[in-house]
Amino acid sequence: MSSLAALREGYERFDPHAYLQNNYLPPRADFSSEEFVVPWKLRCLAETFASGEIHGRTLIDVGSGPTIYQLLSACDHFEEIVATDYLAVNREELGRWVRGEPSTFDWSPFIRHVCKIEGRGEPWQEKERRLRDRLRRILPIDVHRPDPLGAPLHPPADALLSAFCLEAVSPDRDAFARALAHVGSLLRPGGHALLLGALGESFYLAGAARLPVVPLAEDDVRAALAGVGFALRDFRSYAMPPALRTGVDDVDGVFFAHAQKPLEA
Ligand SMILES: Nc1ncnc2c1ncn2[C@@H]1O[C@@H](CSCCNC[C@@H]2Cc3ccc([N+](=O)[O-])cc3CN2)[C@@H](O)[C@H]1O
Repeated sequence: MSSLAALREGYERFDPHAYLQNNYLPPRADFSSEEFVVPWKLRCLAETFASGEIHGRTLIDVGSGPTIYQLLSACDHFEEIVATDYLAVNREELGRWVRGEPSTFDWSPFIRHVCKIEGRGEPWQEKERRLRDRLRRILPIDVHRPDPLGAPLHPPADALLSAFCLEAVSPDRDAFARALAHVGSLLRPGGHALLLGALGESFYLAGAARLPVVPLAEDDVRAALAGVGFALRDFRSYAMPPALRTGVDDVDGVFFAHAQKPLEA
C-alpha cells in the first residue's frame, strides 16, 4: 500500500472529538499565560492581522479540521472565509458550529481571549457572530492533488491560512513541499500565506487513529516556502514545554510563518 493510501486509511479512523480534547482543552488550551501554546498561536495571528496589511475578499483555510480558532483574527479582514477539510466528519463539525447547533465544541474561551489580546473591547459574541456570518463555504480538499479543491477557486483567495495540516498529511518532506505548491495555486499573486504547524512531530493521536507526521525542522519550512517562490515575511517558533508534552503526539515545537506569493508568477 502506498504511503498516501496508508494515510488515507488512517484518516478514516480520525475522531474529531478526541482530537479537540487532545489539543484544545487544558493543559494546552490554558489561557492563564502566554507561555502556553494556544495563547502563543492566537497571538501570532492577532499580531499579524493587526498590521492591517492582510485583507481582501476571500481567505481560504486549508485543512481546517474541526477547529475555528485559527480564523478568529482573520475574520475581521475578509468578506468571506472558506474552510476546507478532507474528512466529511470535520466539515460537518464545522457546519454545526457555524449554524450554532447545540453540543458543538465550546470555542468561547478562545474567542474571549482573542478579543482581549486584540484590545478593542469587542464583545466576544460579536466576534463569534462575525465569523459565523463570514464562514460561508466548507469545501472538501485534498492537498495532494494539483487542484486541491477539484476546481479553481473563484475568485482566487486573497489570503491562505493553514494550521497543522500539511505536515500531518505528508509522508515526507518532498510531499510536504508538493502539497504547499498545490495549495499555493489557490492563492492570487501577491496574496499572503499564513502557516502554523508542528516541528519535530512524527505522530499524533485522534481517538482510534494514530497518524504519522513528517518531522519538520524550521529550515524545512523555510526551504519549502522558498521552493514555491514565496517571500518570507515573518517566522516564529515555540518550544513545547514539558507540561504540554501529554502523549497525544511527540511535538517538539510549533512554527508560525507569514509569507507572500510573488506578484509575477
Ligand atoms: N489529503 C488531505 N488534504 C487536506 N487535508 C487532509 C488530507 N488528509 C487529511 N486531512 C485533514 O488534515 C487534518 C488536519 S488536523 C492535523 C493534526 N496535526 C497534528 C496535531 C495538531 C496539533 C494541534 C495543536 C498543537 N499544539 O501544540 O497546540 C499541536 C498539534 C500537533 N498534533 C485533518 O483535519 C484531516 O481531515
